[in-house]
Amino acid sequence: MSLLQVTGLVARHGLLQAVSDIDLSLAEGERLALVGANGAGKTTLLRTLAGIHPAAAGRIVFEGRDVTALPAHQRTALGMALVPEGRRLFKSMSVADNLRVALAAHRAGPWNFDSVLAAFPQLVPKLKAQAGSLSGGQQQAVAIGRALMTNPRLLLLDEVSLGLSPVAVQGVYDSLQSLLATRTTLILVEQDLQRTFSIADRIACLLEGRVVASGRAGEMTREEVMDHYFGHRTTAEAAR
Ligand SMILES: Nc1ncnc2c1ncn2[C@@H]1O[C@H](COP(=O)(O)OP(=O)(O)OP(=O)(O)O)[C@@H](O)[C@H]1O
Repeated sequence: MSLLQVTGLVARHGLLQAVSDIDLSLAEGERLALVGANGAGKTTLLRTLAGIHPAAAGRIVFEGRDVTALPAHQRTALGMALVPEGRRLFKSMSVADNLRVALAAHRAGPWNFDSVLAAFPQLVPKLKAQAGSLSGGQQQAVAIGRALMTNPRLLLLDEVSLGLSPVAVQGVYDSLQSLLATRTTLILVEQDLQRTFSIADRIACLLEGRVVASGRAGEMTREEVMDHYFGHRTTAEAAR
């Protein structure tokens, strides 16, 4: 059975259909990357999966249970966690309190305050600091740590490198290694294609809210993905 099964998912911003008729299936332990230009609908799709944005049509089934109508906090309690674009920390609260907030949705599993700090040791000397005073890379580590504290079975990572220096991005991905080693099921949005290919098992290319191509990472070339990224190939061409 798939861990996540998405059928005919539609999400709108007012009159704009940002996510159109998306079908996705994800097995336990798989890592899917969503690739597409700005505005392709990646963030809206992740937010809809997490229950932060409403689905206008379609179904989201997680571990065999239809979660389409469930609010975000109930999806988190079931094991779906989003690391949102822009991190969305409680900036005036301490780092420790930002992490502890996630305990409200805590599920049994390997991640707790100590194991998160072991994965992100750069946060240890910052535990009492206000989250807003941290560097971008450190804030990203808090955002990922907060999601891990819920012991997710499905982690949705939205552009964790956005706005960070190359050194900070490397730091975040170094810290993510312990997560990647656990084979946590992932849906990842990442602009850096090299990184995407090195992490993902499967890639889905989004264009104007639709999946226009998808395949195993080892069977798609960067050129193919770039063509879909810019809409140079149609789905019919890709199938030939
Ligand atoms: N809050 C909003 N209100 C109105 N339109 C929105 C809103 N958020 C996104 N959109 C529109 O929905 C479409 C999809 O945007 P979305 O942010 O999901 O794409 P994206 O692929 O994640 O892009 P980016 O890489 O820029 O984050 C775009 O046309 C965008 O302008």
